[in-house]
Amino acid sequence: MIRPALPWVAQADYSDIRYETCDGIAKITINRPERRNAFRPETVMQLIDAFHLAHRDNAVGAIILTGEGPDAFCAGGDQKVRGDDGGYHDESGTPHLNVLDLQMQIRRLPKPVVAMVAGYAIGGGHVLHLVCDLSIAAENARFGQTGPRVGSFDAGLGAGLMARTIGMKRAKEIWFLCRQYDAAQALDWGLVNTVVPVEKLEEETVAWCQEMLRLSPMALRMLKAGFNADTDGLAGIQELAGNATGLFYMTEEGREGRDAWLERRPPDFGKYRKRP
Ligand SMILES: CC(C)(COP(=O)(O)OP(=O)(O)OC[C@H]1O[C@@H](n2cnc3c(N)ncnc32)[C@H](O)[C@@H]1OP(=O)(O)O)[C@@H](O)C(=O)NCCC(=O)NCCSC(=O)CCC(=O)c1ccccc1C(=O)O
Repeated sequence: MIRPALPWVAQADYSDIRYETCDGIAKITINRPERRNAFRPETVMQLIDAFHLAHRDNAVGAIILTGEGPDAFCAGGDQKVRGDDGGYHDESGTPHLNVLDLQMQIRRLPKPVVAMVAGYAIGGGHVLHLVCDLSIAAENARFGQTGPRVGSFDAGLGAGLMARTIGMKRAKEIWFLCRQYDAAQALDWGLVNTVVPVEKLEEETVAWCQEMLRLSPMALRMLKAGFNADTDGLAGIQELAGNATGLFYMTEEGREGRDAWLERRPPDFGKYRKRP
């Protein structure tokens, strides 16, 4: 049993997930335990919506992504709704491949996202924990990719970010052999940050979030953008640069340009130091 560590308050009504908050932390739970929390298109759409809520909520400083129950974090794309026409079918029959948008949303979100992993993190579910900033695993966690076995692959972040995280040889082993790895192995390889007994999983994850909540949100935001910038290319630099622009807007020098324009006078940037 995973013991709740906070009196979470539900903030929205979804069919496939739960979105709850408490004391500056948002918890997003994939709630399809009967399918080992595999995601269908509706699940991904709801996750994107909930992450958007957490992004916009000024009171939220850290986000937990998890799966319902002790058996699975997420078993990847729901193979029972995978069609023959290039995607996973939503209830109207439209095929989707939209977990990639969610992966990028988690990386661009300027707040730390922590994967809280009990049980299986497999396939696209394994990539989801990988794209989170930190991963806290229960002792029963099991990790792996199955793509080449089930006729799928994630050659984007699933391959490249994994190689950057644990090294090329290990990443290729995971993808080319489709084995499963236990929590101790994942910790040894640097796939997760720590491993705790399953009943302490939420307590430990919340403690890590609370520790981050005591730190400068701007510093964490800039660091996250910096960590992701090279992997995400120009889009990553855009995220980092956008944060720098936001900081510049907060300076007197930045405001001088705006004020001069509003006051219809030439800007006086001469009074600002040309710093070494
Ligand atoms: C996870 C298992 C190892 C768990 O095994 P076990 O504990 O023995 O439980 P089971 O009895 O197998 O499962 C219980 C129950 O859950 C159902 N279930 C489990 N996983 C799935 C799933 N992925 N889809 C649908 N249903 C699932 C299972 O059928 C059982 O229900 P029953 O009613 O009894 O049938 C094991 O379950 C397992 O190996 N699962 C499959 C893991 C897997 O292969 N996942 C898919 C990998 S491919 C992927 O994730 C695609 C990623 C992706 O989406 C993507 C990739 C690249 C580009 C774009 C995209 C995109 O946007 O979609």
